Amino acid sequence: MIRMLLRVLGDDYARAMRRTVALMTVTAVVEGLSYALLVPVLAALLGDDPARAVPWLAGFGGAVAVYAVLRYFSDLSGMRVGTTMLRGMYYRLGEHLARLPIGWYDTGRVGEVSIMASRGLLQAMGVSAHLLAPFVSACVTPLTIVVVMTAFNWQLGLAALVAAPIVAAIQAWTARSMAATDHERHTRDKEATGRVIEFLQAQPVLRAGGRTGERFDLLDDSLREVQRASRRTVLTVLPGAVGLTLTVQAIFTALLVLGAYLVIGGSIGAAEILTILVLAARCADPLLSLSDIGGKLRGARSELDRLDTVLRTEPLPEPAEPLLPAGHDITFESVTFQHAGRTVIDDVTLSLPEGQRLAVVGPSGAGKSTLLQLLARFYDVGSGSVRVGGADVRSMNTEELMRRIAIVFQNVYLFDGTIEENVRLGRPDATDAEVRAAASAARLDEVVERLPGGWSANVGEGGALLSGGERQRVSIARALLKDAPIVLLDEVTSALDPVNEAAVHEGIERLMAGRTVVMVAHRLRTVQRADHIVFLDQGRLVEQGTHDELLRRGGRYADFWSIAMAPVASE
Ligand SMILES: Nc1ncnc2c1ncn2[C@@H]1O[C@H](COP(=O)(O)OP(=O)(O)OP(=O)(O)O)[C@@H](O)[C@H]1O
Repeated sequence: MIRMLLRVLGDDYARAMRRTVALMTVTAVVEGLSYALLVPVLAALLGDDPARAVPWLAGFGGAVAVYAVLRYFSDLSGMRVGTTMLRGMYYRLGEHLARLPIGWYDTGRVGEVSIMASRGLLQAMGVSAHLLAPFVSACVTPLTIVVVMTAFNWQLGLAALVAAPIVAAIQAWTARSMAATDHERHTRDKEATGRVIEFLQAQPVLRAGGRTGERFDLLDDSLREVQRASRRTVLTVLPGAVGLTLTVQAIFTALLVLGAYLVIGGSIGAAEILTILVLAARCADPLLSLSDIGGKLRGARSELDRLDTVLRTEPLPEPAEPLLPAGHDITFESVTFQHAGRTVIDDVTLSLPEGQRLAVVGPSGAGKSTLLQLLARFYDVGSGSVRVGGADVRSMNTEELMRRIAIVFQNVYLFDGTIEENVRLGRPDATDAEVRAAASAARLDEVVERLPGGWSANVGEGGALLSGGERQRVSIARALLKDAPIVLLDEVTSALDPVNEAAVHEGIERLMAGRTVVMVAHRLRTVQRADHIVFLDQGRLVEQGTHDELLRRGGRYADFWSIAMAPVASE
């Protein structure tokens, strides 16, 4: 458990953690020894000369005082290490999540990461703050007492020692049976969290469907499953907890019987046996608390396991000796890529000279967005290569690649801050004047004028206080500010009203000027003016050329064009 904790934490915290465990162990030994001093105290009190108990009593008082001081510092150290580790882990997890390939963020991850970042981390890091000290004490204090007990009477000491393997076996057995149910409980938890998020996000759809008062069946089912899984976990732990109580009581009874036998046999005095039994009773409490602490530790361990799995997930490999691209021309060479075992890009070869515009068209699901994502290295290709300026994107430093690419997606995510802060994400070190210039080039100033707080108005979570077109303008301003030589546009002007479309179009034109552009587009005007057009169908590149060439060919693109023109003609 400690080893796993240290691995998850990394080397930075290992020393502090080891020091804390050492301090806790010393504290537990002193606690055991202070109890052991009760033996001579009681022996003297029950013997012929009770006054002989005074120095032992003083020793006992001193030991308790030392224990109290040590306990204070070990608890403090546990708390400190716990809170420092929690902060460190948030950073470590955040940095790692930011480096994981976009492909890792499939369905179910939202729920998993939400649980991990909130409850999981708290539970895992709470080990050192709240669980480690009681756990070390519950194991080390009884062992110290038993060693002292053995020094007084080896038969009774050995009898007490029998408890150790039995208690350990019960703990191990409970841990094993709990691991399976805990995995199921976690899966259900993750699903339920995902459903809660889905329920919140789906409010407009649910209301549009007239389901205002009704319950959301999928969420209800999910919560019922969580309840069932939790009940199963409790039932699994119960035999272990009862078993532990029975074992501790049985051992205590056995000691009592053995003690009585030894007294009757005359090999030990009644006063001694009484004091030893008092000590044995002192062992019982920490041992019994093991079942409770053990349960919590197992829960924390499961969280650590999950954290460890995420932290061990490899980001896309970075090259040992990164290459720099010579220019910004783009080449796809026999690129094949699969999503969940299904080929979505199939042997695509194309090239785009620097400064030109490529339009990718094709039916829904043809793989257009995936092509853009492979260029930005959101995923690595299955086979073939994607090159920028002659350098394979896999042989480039990811930061270097991303510095050269600005992306505008159809769905724009804005952070809950001001418009200015959201635009600045494009280039955090830009001056205020540069941010304002990018914003007005994207015709964002019109939006800002309308907002009550102007530039300092908050856009709400996800940009909820702006319309789709207004959000799009922020995203274009970000890309303009970034001023990258390659621009990727993914269906940017779909689903915009005419006013917003005109504004966005103007921004896009500014963004594309003088840059290498790859765009997924449905709008005819944009496609028509591209230098090169590729038509994708089921991941295969079925046609390519200029607009005029493809129309003359009378193939798939010509069909697409005539269908796209139809509504315009009928207006
Ligand atoms: N994360 C994913 N996991 C599994 N399959 C995926 C994933 N993302 C996309 N796909 C599948 O890959 C195929 C290509 O998707 P892509 O989004 O590239 O198509 P597209 O041509 O851009 O479609 P559209 O025009 O509808 O946006 C689709 O069949 C889609 O279902």
